[in-house]
Amino acid sequence: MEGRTIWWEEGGVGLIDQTLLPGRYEHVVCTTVRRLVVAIQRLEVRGAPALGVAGAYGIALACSMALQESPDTFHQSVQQDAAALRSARPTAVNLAWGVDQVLAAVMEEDNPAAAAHLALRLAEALADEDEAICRLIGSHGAGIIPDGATVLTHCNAGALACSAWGTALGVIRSAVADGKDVSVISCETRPLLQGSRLTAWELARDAIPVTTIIDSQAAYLMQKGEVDLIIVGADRICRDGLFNKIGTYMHAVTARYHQIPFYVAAPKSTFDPSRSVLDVIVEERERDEVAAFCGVRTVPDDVPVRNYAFDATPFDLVSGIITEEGIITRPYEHPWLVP
Ligand SMILES: CSC[C@@H](O)[C@@H](O)C(=O)COP(=O)(O)O
Repeated sequence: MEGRTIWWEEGGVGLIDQTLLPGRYEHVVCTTVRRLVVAIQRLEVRGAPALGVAGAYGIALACSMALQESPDTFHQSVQQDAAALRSARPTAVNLAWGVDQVLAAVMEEDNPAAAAHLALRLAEALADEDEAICRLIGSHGAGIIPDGATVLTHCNAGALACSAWGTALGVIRSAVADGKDVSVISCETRPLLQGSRLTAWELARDAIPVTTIIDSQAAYLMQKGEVDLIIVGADRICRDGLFNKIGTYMHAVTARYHQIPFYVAAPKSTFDPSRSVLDVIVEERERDEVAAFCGVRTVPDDVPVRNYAFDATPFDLVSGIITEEGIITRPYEHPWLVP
């Protein structure tokens, strides 16, 4: 996929509106922090590393807005915006990480104009670094994919979930760039369909063979021997397991039963060893994402709905975590996993 998922442009933070894909490819420019928070909550921009970049650019935007106000309230105003950005989505740790990377430097610079300049420079560097990290993840992971393999993935851990290239899809892209023949099964990823709308769109644009299935078909394809390997991304890697899009745990359990390798691809910024999976706030989203389909009611009004956006997979089910520094494997005692 050409270009970046999220960028800075005169007047605000530019992004591809991912809610419109694959039907429409449109850019949005968020000129206020409030609008950027809405974009994050609506999943116009989404995916853990892209949220990290959004958090960083969000602080640059907060600084540029605060500069128009009084210099006396600059730092206070940026801190308030930082709190709003940080809490826009609670589970992907990269969002708060991206905010904090830039905020810390802004708070140490007394001069508002210099702080705003610094914030933008740091956010741009973080976006560049994210792409470089994804390419490293890709080159470390490409070796695990055998030539001719069929790889199953869930949700979208591609270029659209990062600055560019992707984590799980970055590994697949790197294997293809190495000359391997790889085909992908993209689980549709109910209820917001990141797999069928985004992963399939990205891979088709790159001419990487991709087939979409409903999530509940994955186990049957594994039973039939049609899946060689699973690679997914992550939203937060705790000291005892990891969060990724709801449905990931189901694939990991099924993969273990069928003895299929199950890998996770993620950068260091997704690691949060300070927490156990039990301590993480798991985002619960609106009822209507599940209870309506294309405007048609699919659940009786008096029946409650649970709509967790993520689930936790214990390390016991994970064959390895592919990072920018190599692949972490059992017994998962790597320094990045120690509190
Ligand atoms: C490289 S992105 C990894 C994860 O962020 C991805 O798999 C995922 O779960 C995204 O969820 P989303 O709700 O679309 O932000």
